[in-house]
Parts: sequence; structure tokens; C-alpha cells
Amino acid sequence: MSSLEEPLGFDKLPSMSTIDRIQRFSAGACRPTVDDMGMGNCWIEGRGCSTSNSSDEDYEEYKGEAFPWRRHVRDASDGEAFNRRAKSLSKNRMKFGHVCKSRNLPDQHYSSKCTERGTRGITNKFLNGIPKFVKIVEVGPRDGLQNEKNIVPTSVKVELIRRLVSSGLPVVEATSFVSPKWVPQLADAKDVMKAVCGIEDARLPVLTPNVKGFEAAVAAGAKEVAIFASASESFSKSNINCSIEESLARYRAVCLAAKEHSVPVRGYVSCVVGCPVEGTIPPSKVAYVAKELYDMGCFEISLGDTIGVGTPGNALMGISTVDSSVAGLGGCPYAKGASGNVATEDVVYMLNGLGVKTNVDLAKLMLAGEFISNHLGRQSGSKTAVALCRVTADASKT
Ligand SMILES: CC(C)(COP(=O)([O-])OP(=O)([O-])OC[C@H]1O[C@@H](n2cnc3c(N)ncnc32)[C@H](O)[C@@H]1OP(=O)([O-])[O-])[C@@H](O)C(=O)NCCC(=O)NCCSC(=O)C[C@@](C)(O)CC(=O)[O-]
Repeated sequence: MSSLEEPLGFDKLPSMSTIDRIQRFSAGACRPTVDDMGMGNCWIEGRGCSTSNSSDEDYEEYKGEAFPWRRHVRDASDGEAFNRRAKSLSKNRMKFGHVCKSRNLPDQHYSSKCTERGTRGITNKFLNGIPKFVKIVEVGPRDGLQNEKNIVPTSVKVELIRRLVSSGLPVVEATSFVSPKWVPQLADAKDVMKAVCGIEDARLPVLTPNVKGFEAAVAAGAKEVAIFASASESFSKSNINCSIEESLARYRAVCLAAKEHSVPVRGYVSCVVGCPVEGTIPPSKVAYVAKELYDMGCFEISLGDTIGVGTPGNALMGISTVDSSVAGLGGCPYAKGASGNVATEDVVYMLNGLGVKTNVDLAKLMLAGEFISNHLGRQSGSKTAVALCRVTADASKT
């Protein structure tokens, strides 16, 4: 029986063809997680969303997402239960169209909610493998604002986080405890965290590049952190001023500290498709870094198409965790050519149209996007937000 405590053998790494399919899938900054790559026995309790029978059950599982410090040894009954649920999922796939109401969106004709009718016309082939629930990790307040020319006031960041959480997003990355010399836009990390750490309706992870950052984050009230490695040597050097191996050594220390504090750690791998300096990145490099992060205790690995050079392909199906940024804000300041992030509004709109539940209220999310876009003095980078605003404005004239 395989144990969750066991390190993965190299034979358990995703096959080259799997990685290749993931590469083709990772459009923009939509980041599939390693679990979604079918990484052998990387079973983490509570992450089996695509095997659930109902969206509500999926969501409950996400809310109860367990972390490595709580990984358990999977026994035979777990495996049987998993298989039973997987089988019944395939029976229930036709239920995709179940309504998930978007409460306050002005005009519900425009895919503001998931409807049975909206999905009926889509072929079974396409629907096969689409998860019933997608967890969205909102990175706007962190990735979105880290590259802004004008520094956004702390109070605006805090209000943005509150609005995003109230839209139903389960995870909102709040800020980074990095060097203020490197990312001055997030130099107020401590104040932001202190203001939001009491929020309980969502997880609010923060980026920590080293133990110094981890300690500052925990002192400010962070309950979850993220570490960020790269599959490209050049990007590692320009982003965190060290080689991949040096970064992994730093992150092992962060993970050890996190374990002592029972703080869950999410792992990022940047440049999983391409790097602005090195060009195409070999999938084996991505798999290596992902495995290292997993082995040191990360409960989830986010695969970042940092400069947005991936293209969608059939392997899109089955992905159940997506990172996105409200109003399409952001991008890494140390990735030349990074074209920004996929807008959360667009992701939610698309998933609503496909009948995939997210538990995010699109209307409230759009208001959060409008709030930050107004502050930044520019139009939202979300096509959905722009289009639906126009529709609403036109409707109000008639
Ligand atoms: C990693 C370092 C710190 C190395 O930076 P360094 O200059 O090599 O570090 P150092 O150890 O020599 O320290 C330099 C100074 O920074 C201070 N320092 C050191 N650590 C910290 C800390 N944690 N918090 C606050 N201060 C810190 C340290 O105390 C010292 O201060 P000084 O003595 O000069 O006054 C730096 O390169 C850095 O902060 N990089 C962060 C870059 C960044 O945040 N990039 C954007 C996030 S990554 C991203 O967006 C990609 C992602 C995650 O979204 C996924 C994807 O899309 O690909």
C-alpha cells in the first residue's frame, strides 16, 4: 500500500507526455497544479475534487483542504472509496448543467450563471474530464500589484482583499514578504497582513523567499505561505538572485520552519513552458523542481506559465485549480515580456458557461475589479468585465 509519507520515486514522476500535455495547456498565467498532472500517488487528503459526486461536496473538500503536516497513510479502504467515487463520478458527468446562481449580476442572459441549457450543446467529448468544481487562487493583491508603477496605498490593498474574499474566492494571495529593495510595491506587507489576518472566510497565503520572510510573515499573522522556485536558471537568478539549487536549499529551510509552526506551504514553479532568456524549458526540469517542492512538504504545486507562452490543448480537461488575477492585473517584474495574468472574471465567466462551479459571485468579483481599476485609473484587463459593463450600461439607457 502506498503511503502519503513516502517520498515519490522517480518512477512516480509524471511521464514526459503528461508534462508535454500540461505545457500545451498552460495558457497565460493559468497554472495547473501538480495534482492535476496525475502525479502518481501524490494524494493529498481533501484534494480529490474531480472524483466527487456533487459540486457542493467538491467545495466542502476544498474548504477542508488538508496539508502535508496532516497527510495520512492511505489504507486499502481509502483506495476503495476513491475508486467507488471515481466510478460514480463518471455516471454523474451528465449533471454538469446544474444551476449555480450568480446572485446579483444585472443581466443574466450573459452566462452570469451556470445553466443546463448553456452546456447542453457542448459535445460529450469536450465535457469528459472537466471537473465539476474549480478552485480559483486569486493572486491580484500580490502578483497583480507587485508590478504597478505607482505604489498602491495599504488601505486600497486591504479593501481589495476584503472585496475579493466577499465574492466567494476561497484563496486570495495577500502580499509578499520579500525584500522591499526588490519589490517596493509590497513593502507594506506587514501592515497589509495585520489588517487582513482576522479574515476567516478565505485562505490568505503570502510569498516568502527565505526564512527571514517566513518569520516576518508569521509574526504579522500569516497562516499560510508560498515559496517560489523556477524551472529556468536565468529566471531564478533574476527573480531571487540565486540558482535553482540554492533556492531549493532556502526553501527546505522555510518548509522546516513552516512545519514547526504547522503553517501550510504552497509551491510555485515559474517558467514551466518558456523563459524570456532561455526559451523553451525542458519538461524534465519542471518535473524535477516540482518534485523537490513536493518532497519538502508543499501541499500543492502551482505551475506558472510566467510569460504566457503556452497554448490551450486537449489536456485542458481535468484541471481543477487555477491561479488568476482580478482585472487581469500584474505579472512578475523580473520576467521581461510577461504579458499579465488571465483575469479572474474571465475564468469565472467561462467556467459558469461550462457549468463548472467555483462558488464565486461574478457580480461581486466584478465590483472588486472595478474598485481596483478605478483606483489605478485604467480600464479593467478583463474582457468579461468590460463587456458586461457595456451591456448593463446599454440596458439601463433603454
Ligand atoms: C530573495 C531575495 C530576498 C534575495 O535578495 P538578495 O539581495 O540576494 O538577498 P540578501 O540576502 O543579500 O539580502 C539583501 C537585503 O534584502 C534583505 N532581505 C532579504 N530577504 C528579505 C525578506 N524576505 N524580507 C525583507 N528583506 C529581506 C536583507 O536583509 C538585505 O537587506 P540589507 O542588509 O541590504 O538592508 C530577493 O531577490 C527578493 O526579495 N526577491 C523577490 C522577487 C519577487 O518577489 N518577485 C516576484 C514574485 S515571483 C512571481 O511573481 C512569479 C510567480 C510566483 O507569480 C509564479 C509565476 O507566475 O511564475
